[in-house]
Amino acid sequence: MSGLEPFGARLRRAMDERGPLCVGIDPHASLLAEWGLNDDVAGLERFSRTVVEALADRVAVLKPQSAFFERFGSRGLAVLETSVAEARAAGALVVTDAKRGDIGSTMAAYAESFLHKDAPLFSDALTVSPYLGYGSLSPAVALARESGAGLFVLALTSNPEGGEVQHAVRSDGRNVGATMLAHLSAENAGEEPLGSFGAVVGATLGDLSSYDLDINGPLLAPGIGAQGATPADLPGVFGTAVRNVVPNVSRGVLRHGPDTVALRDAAERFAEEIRHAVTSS
Ligand SMILES: O=C(O)c1cc(=O)[nH]c(=O)n1[C@@H]1O[C@H](COP(=O)(O)O)[C@@H](O)[C@H]1O
Repeated sequence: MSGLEPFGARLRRAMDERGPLCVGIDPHASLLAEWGLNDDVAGLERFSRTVVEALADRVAVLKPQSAFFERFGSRGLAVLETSVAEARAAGALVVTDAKRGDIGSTMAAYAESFLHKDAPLFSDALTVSPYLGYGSLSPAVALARESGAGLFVLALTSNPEGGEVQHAVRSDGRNVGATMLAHLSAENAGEEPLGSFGAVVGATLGDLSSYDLDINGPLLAPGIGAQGATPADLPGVFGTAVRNVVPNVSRGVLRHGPDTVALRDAAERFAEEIRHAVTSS
């Protein structure tokens, strides 16, 4: 299978050209209502299309959250499929946020669903959970390498409950989250300009200087906006690794819809604040 240029290289270029902001496509029922849309497939489709039309030609990354599409069954998945394809066609990289993770043989099927270049839901990258053991993700790593896609592996998540798993200390004295970062560092070794295997690290987590965030791969940082973190927090959380951070904002941008100009302005305000925070750090 001849693949695309590796995700890490494509992402680095997109971040350089467009800035690093990732906007989530999270069609919450409450947002559909705020936008004057029905909580049905037509509302979902209108919402998703509006975000793609407003932002896919200007932000580096769009991240549709699969749960909000799966909620509507097969017709919701069809909307996800169209949204992924249209966003990619308009120039955004698409990270499908499905947080998949299973035993290796089943993980191979999840990988086929999102990371095979001919799959209807092919995405530039996929969020995955390593909590069945990092090695269970091997089929996804292998297929991503083949097709030029990437992964974002949950390492230190933005939610307060994550610590009970991710901060647990192993027999070697290292905690679980740090272990995931070390696996990713090994995955990305020697890759230039950036590896394709990223970590999810919440922007809400405060000082992370006790972790080695220098994984030579992207750090997807959700938590800005609705969860309380701000762009100004990024340098304090990520230190020198801030140059590899892809900050995600979902509701913080989406609540400005359905007006296209208002959505663009909101994304631009976050992008500007991020630029300022990163360059002055
Ligand atoms: O993988 C993710 O994207 C993710 C990981 C994490 O630790 N925390 C987190 O909030 N997310 C996702 O990022 C988005 C955050 O949305 P807002 O809080 O509305 O900006 C949601 O789609 C979450 O599922």
